[in-house]
Amino acid sequence: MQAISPSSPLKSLVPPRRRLARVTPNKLYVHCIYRSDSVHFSNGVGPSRADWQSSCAILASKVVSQEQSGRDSGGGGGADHVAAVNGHKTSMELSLIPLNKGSNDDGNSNNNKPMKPLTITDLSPAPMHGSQLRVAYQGVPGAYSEAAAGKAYPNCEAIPCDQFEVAFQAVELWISDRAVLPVENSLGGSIHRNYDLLLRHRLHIVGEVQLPVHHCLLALPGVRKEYITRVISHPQALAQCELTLTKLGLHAAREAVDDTAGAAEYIAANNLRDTAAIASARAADLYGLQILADGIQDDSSNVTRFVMLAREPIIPRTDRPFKTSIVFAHDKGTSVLFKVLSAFAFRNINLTKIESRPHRNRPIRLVDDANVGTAKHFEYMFYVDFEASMAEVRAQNALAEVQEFTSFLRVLGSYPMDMTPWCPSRGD
Ligand SMILES: O=C(O)C(=O)C[C@]1(C(=O)O)C=C[C@@H](O)C=C1
Repeated sequence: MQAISPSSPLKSLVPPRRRLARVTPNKLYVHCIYRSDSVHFSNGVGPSRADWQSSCAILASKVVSQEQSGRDSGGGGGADHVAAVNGHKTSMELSLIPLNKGSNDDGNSNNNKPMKPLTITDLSPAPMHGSQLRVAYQGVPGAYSEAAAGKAYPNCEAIPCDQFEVAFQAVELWISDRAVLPVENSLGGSIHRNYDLLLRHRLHIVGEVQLPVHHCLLALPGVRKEYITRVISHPQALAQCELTLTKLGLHAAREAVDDTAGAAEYIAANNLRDTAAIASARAADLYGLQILADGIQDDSSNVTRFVMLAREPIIPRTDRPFKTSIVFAHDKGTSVLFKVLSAFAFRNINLTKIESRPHRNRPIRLVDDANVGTAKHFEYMFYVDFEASMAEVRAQNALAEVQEFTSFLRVLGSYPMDMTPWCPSRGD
C-alpha cells in the first residue's frame, strides 16, 4: 500500500449545503441492488411492498430460476422460496444478460447469442486514473484506518482525510474509489458518527475488515513516563486504554484529538516533552517517537471493524458468506421491533448487530391515551447487520416483510464477510 504525504490530509471538499443529502421523513428508500442510484418510493397509500418487490425483481428472477431448477431436481425449498418470486414467476423475461444483436469481429452474425454474463468486476469498476485503487480514510499516515485500508486493498493508494465526512466526499467526488470507515470497536462500542454519516450519504457498503488494534504509548525520545502530564489521542483509543493508563500510574489529563497518528505527529511537530500519544508502532516510526509502553489496550483482543464504501454496490453472491446491512425506522403499531426481528428469526437468518440512533427528522412520537394523557417516545433509526446475501431468497423475503412494519428502509450494502482467521497481533 502506498500512502500519500502525511502533511496534507484532504479537508472539506464542498460547501456544506451541497455536502448533506437529507433523508426525507416518511419516505421509503429501498436500494435496488442492480442500480447505481436508489429507488425512492412514496410511503403513502398505494405502492409499498409491491414497489420494493419490483425493485428486487431482477435479482429475484435470477435467484428464483436457480431455486426452481434446484426444486425440480428434488433440491428442497419451501414457502419462502415461492413467495420470493414477487409475482414475477416468468423469471426469464427479466434476465439481466442482454442478447447481442450485432456481428462479431469476424463479421459473422451472432444474433441471439448471449453475451458474456456480467461479473462482479463489471459492476465494481476499476479506477479510471490508473491501476491503483485510491482509498480515503480519516486520519494521517500511521492511523489504524490507514492499516485497515491496506488490509482491505493491499496495493491501494491510501488518501488521508481530516474528517470522516471528507472521506465520504472524496468518494462522491471521484477523488477516491473507496472509503474505509471504522464502525465499531470491541472495547469502545459503536462509532455513532459514522452510522449517522452512512445514512446522510448515498454510498454503498462493499466490504468489511476487522483489524486487531494494538496501542502504544508514545513520547519524544528521552522523555520518561514521570514527565507526562497529558495523554492525547482519538477518543476511541483513549477509551480503549482507560484502565491501563491508570495502572501505569499515569495521572495525566486525557485530551481527545482527531486521530491516533495525528496525536503522534502533533507531539513531534511541537516538540512536546510533557505529552504522550496513544497510537500505533508505525506512527512512532513515522514521527520519530519512542514507545514508552507497548500493548496498552485494556484487552489484548481489541479489534475494530471497518466497512468499505463505494459509489456503486457490488453484486451480492451466494458462493461465500455475505453480510447485509440495513437501516430502518419503524412505522406505527405495536411490537414493531419484535415483528421486524422475527422476520429474520423465522428464516434462520442470524443478526450480528443492532444499533439505534435518534431519528433526527422526527425525534418524538406522541402516543395518546385518554386515561393517562400523552406519552412521548423517542423515535429511532435502527441499523441491523444480518448474515445473508441479498442474492438469497430468504433475505429478500425477510426484507419484504420488514418493509411492512417500517416507514423507511434502506439496504446499506450486501458484502462479503471478513473471514480472515482471528489472531490478535500488532495492529499496525
Ligand atoms: O485514529 C485512528 O487511528 C483511527 O483510525 C480511528 C479509530 C476509530 O475511530 O476507532 C480506529 C481504530 C481504533 O479503534 C481507534 C481509532
